[in-house]
Amino acid sequence: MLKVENLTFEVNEEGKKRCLVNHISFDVKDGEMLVITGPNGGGKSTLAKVLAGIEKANSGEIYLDDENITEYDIDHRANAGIGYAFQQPPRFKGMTVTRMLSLAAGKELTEEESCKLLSAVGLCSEDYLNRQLDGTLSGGEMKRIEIATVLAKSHKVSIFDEPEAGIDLWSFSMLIKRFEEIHREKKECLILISHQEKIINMADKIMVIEDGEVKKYGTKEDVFPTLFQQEKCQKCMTEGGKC
Ligand SMILES: Nc1ncnc2c1ncn2[C@@H]1O[C@H](COP(=O)(O)OP(=O)(O)OP(=O)(O)O)[C@@H](O)[C@H]1O
Repeated sequence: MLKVENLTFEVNEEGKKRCLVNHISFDVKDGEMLVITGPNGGGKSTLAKVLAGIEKANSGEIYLDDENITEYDIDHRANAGIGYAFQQPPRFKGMTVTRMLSLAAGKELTEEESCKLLSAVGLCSEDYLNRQLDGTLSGGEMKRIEIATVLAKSHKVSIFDEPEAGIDLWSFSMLIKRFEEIHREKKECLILISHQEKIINMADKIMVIEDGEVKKYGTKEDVFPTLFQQEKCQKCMTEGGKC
């Protein structure tokens, strides 16, 4: 189980403090899927980076099972069981796809194992095994390889930042199937950051983040129906008009 208490992350903008993650608390129980959504620039990716150890929280605590991992760096958190797929995956010139998958898996993968991982994200493995993770790969290809690296190993918590971004419909449906399988197995916690209704609808719990704060957080049954309701303006509420 992942438990987050009062997590805060601030940046300094021209001498002024700006709180990108503002006292956020939540938990994800074993086998649960939490989907984080909300408007662009709300702080979702920043929260994910703080959870993965890429950014360091100013205050708050993060517990993985009973272990306090707040002070752990990115490697230590990965070893503790946190997997993270970037919204915009970094490129590594000179590193082949096969090598990266083996590094992510923490063991030398056979060709068959690598092929299986690439197929799960809709890539024809033969064409990709020896490709370099450089600028010759398209954004969608990079994104799917990045997702495959997180799927290469079982984690206590896997965080995927907008897994749908830039990938084609066919690959998207393969990916949804893989997330459904992981969710059904109930072995790991999944945190998906997404704007996609299909992904949001898979959640056990939904959290909406806006301006660095949690605006809504609860079960899918409670939160999902509220997501697509237009907020009424004050005049409509008091005078019964329509915007
Ligand atoms: N290191 C940083 N320094 C200053 N501002 C930052 C930094 N990282 C992110 N921001 C700003 O913080 C806000 C939140 O960014 P973030 O990427 O977390 O949003 P998001 O909710 O993931 O958005 P999107 O849905 O567009 O991916 C944005 O206004 C962004 O410009």
